[in-house]
Amino acid sequence: MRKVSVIGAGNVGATCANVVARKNIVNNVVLLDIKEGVAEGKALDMWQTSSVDFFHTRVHGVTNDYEATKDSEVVVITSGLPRKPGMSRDDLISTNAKIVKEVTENVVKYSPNAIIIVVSNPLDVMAYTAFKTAGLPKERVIGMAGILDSSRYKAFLADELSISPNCIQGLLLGGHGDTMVPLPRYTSVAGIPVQQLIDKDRLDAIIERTRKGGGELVKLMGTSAWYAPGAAAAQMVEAVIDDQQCFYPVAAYLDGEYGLNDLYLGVPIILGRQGIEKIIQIDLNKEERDMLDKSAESVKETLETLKGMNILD
Ligand SMILES: NC(=O)C1=CN([C@@H]2O[C@H](COP(=O)(O)OP(=O)(O)OC[C@H]3O[C@@H](n4cnc5c(N)ncnc54)[C@H](O)[C@@H]3O)[C@@H](O)[C@H]2O)C=CC1
Ligand SMILES: O=C([O-])CC(=O)C(=O)O
Repeated sequence: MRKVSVIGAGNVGATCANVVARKNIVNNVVLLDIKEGVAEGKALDMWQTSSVDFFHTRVHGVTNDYEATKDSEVVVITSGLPRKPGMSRDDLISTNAKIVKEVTENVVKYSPNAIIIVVSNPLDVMAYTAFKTAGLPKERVIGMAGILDSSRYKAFLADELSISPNCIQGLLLGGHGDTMVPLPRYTSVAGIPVQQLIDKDRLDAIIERTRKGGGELVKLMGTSAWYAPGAAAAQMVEAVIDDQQCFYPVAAYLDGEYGLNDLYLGVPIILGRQGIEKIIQIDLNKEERDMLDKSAESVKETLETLKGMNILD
């Protein structure tokens, strides 16, 4: 019986569970939350769409019962506060670090062989929190951000060119924050470099909008996004369950790659059954390298805040 669990049955967690169930790739999806009844209710509601949407993955909801998550192949952690207008992702650190630590301890207790996908913010530092807490190999604790950020990038490029986002290949590096590094040199439409199709000024504006893409939605909705984040996390689940061996941008623990150590940062990787099968190191010019270093500095600052909280052993 193949099982995926999603911890946190809020906007992102419920969306992720729903998308995973509809992909029909596992027997069971378990949705867990601390709020009594919420996960049970959402899971039941989802299961009641199975005959409409033609899937058979059984969706179960539980309140804080980690036994139900036992032997999950993949666990997605979405528990924690989302930001409100006026807040940065980093403002969530003190509340979410404690939640992610406690949740990770419970997850590994029941699913010591799982691949863990972290979604909670501030993403790069919450992935680090889960990694240090879980005690699993670095390949098995992965942060979700790059797929979401590049899907926003592609959506904006698609609007600019009046084409489908599906014709676009685009890559981003760096932390999941306003210093993220979209890479026009590694962006193309059916193989045509994007710089041949969009003027520099327009491309710069799209890159800036991508960097602030999460904040744009927080301003509109009063809380953060969930459809694209939930779908992006579900895509990572599918890549692991199906052993896809495909390229994705994710937040990975860096141990010398890109000349950086002991932090999570967005890089391209090959994703498969073992989690991160390989980190891909691409060539960067000076401007791109400077932007990556600036982004790494920003993540390191937040990491220092985390370390100062003394919640990691
Ligand atoms: N990495 C990314 O790209 C993205 C990250 N996020 C982050 O994901 C997180 C969740 O966002 P939303 O789903 O919108 O928030 P939400 O408030 O809708 O849901 C969070 C859920 O976590 C639950 N929770 C809190 N503590 C828990 C615990 N100890 N155990 C189990 N469940 C617990 C809450 O009861 C709530 O149902 C936030 O930190 C948000 O910033 C959101 C979008 C994108
Ligand atoms: O903006 C937020 O707080 C949530 C998030 O990470 C995103 O949507 O990119």
